[in-house]
Amino acid sequence: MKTYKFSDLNPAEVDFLVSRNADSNNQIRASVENIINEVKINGDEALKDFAFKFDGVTLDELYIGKAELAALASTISNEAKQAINTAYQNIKKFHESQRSDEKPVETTPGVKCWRELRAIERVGLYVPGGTAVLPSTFLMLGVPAKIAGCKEIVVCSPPQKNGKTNAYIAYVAQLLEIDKIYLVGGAQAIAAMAYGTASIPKTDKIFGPGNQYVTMAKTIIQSTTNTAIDMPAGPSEVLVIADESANPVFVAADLLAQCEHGVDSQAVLVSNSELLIKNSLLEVEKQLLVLPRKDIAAKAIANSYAVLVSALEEALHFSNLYAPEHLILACDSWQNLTEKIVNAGSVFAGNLTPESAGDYASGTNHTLPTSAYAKAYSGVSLDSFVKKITFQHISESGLRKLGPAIETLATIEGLQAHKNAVTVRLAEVK
Ligand SMILES: NC(=O)c1ccc[n+]([C@@H]2O[C@H](COP(=O)([O-])OP(=O)(O)OC[C@H]3O[C@@H](n4cnc5c(N)ncnc54)[C@H](O)[C@@H]3O)[C@@H](O)[C@H]2O)c1
Ligand SMILES: N[C@H](CO)Cc1c[nH]c[nH+]1
Ligand SMILES: [Zn+2]
Repeated sequence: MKTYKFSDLNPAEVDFLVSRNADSNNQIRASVENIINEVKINGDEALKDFAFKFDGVTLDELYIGKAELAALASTISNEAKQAINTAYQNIKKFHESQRSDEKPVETTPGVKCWRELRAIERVGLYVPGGTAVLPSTFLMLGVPAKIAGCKEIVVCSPPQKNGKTNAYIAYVAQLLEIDKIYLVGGAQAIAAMAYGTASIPKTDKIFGPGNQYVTMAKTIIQSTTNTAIDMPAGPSEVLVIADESANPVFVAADLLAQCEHGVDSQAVLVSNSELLIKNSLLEVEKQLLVLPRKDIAAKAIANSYAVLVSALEEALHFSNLYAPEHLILACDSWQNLTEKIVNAGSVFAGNLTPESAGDYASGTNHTLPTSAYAKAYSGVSLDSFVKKITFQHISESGLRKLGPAIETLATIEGLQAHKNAVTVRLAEVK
C-alpha cells in the first residue's frame, strides 16, 4: 500500500485517488449488455447456458424448492444456527424500529394532506455467491422485505458446484419462510428479475450487492426497464480514519476484512500519525500471510493506499470526498467527528467497533452504496421496500381558501384547463 501526504497532492491527484475502478473501455458494460439481451430473447435457456459458462454447472431445474431447502438446512451445525438466529433477531429489531407513523397535516384550513405506506409488491433479492456465498446478505435483504410485507419475494443466487444452493442460504430461507431459491447468478440474474422468464417472475424492484457485472446490470436495467433498483452496491470498500489512539493490529484487520471480498475491493487508511500508518501497513503484510483468501486480499491491497493528513479535520475532508461504503473512526474521541461526516454508507465508531459487526450481526444493513454513491444514496433499510403514496382531501371551505391561488398559478403557467378544474368547482360551492 502506497502512502500519500495530503498536503503534497494537487486537486487532480486527489480526484484520481477518490475515483474507483471505472470500466474505462466499457468492457464490462459490453458483456453485460450482451448477457441481458440473451436473457431477454432466450429466457431460461440463456440462464442455463450462463450457469454452465460462468458457474461451471449443468442445471436441469433452475431452482431449489421447499423440501430440498429443508433437507439442506438440516445439515448445518447448532452453532451456525444460533449465530444466524442472533443476526436475524438484531437485524429484525433494528429494521422494525424504522417503521414510521406520519400524521395528516392541514396545510390550509380545510386542506388535508397525508402519506400512506404500501409495500412494493414484487421484489427481487440478489444474494452473491461467486467468490464467497453470503447468507448474511440474504438476511439483510429478506428481513426488511418481510417486515415491509412484500407479497412476492424472488431470490436469485449463483448455483454452487454441486448444482444446489449453500446450506446456510437454505437455513435463512427457512427462517424467512421463503420457499424457493433460483440458482442464477451474475448479470443474468438481474436481467431475469427485470424482464421475467418462464421460470422467474418479473419484479418491480431489485435489491442486493454483487460484483461489477451484477452492479452494471442493475444500472442498465434501471434505465431500460420499469424495474427499479435499491442502489449501485458493488465491490466492498472501507476507509479508516485513525489517530494515535488506534491499535495498528485492529486497523490492519479492518483493512483486510474488506479486501478479502474481491480483487476489486479497496481499503484506504487516513491518519494524522505517520507512526500509526507505518505500523498498520507492517501489520497488514503480517496478517495477510495467514489469510486463506490471501491471493484475493493481496490484489485488493495493491489497489489500496494510505493518506497522511495534518489533522483529523483534513481526514474527514478527504473521507467526504471519497464517500466510502464503510467509514471506521478508529479514534477514542470519535464523538467529536461524527457531525462532520457528510458522505458515508455506514459508520463504525470507536476502536472496539469492527466493520464486521455491521456485516453480520449488530443489526444495521450491510447492503450499502459503493463507488462514491454514498454522496446521494442511503443503504438498504425498511424504506427501500415501501412506497409512500400521498393523499389529499379538500373540503368546501378549503376549496374557497386555496382555489384562487391555484387559479392564479395555472394562469401564470398558461394552463387554462388546470384553472378550469378549480373554477368549475368554485362555481358550485359559492
Ligand atoms: N456493497 C455492498 O453492500 C456489498 C455487500 C456484500 C458484498 N459485496 C460485494 O459483492 C461482490 C460479490 O462478488 P462475487 O463475484 O463473489 O459474487 P457475485 O454473486 O456478485 O457474482 C458471481 C457471478 O458473477 C458472474 N460472473 C463471473 N465472472 C464473469 C464474467 N467474466 N463475465 C460475466 N459474468 C461473470 C457469474 O455469473 C457468477 O455467478 C464482491 O465484490 C463484494 O465485495 C458488496
Ligand atoms: N462487507 C460486505 C459489504 O460490503 C458485506 C459482507 C457480507 N459478508 C461479509 N461482509
Ligand atoms: Zn464484509
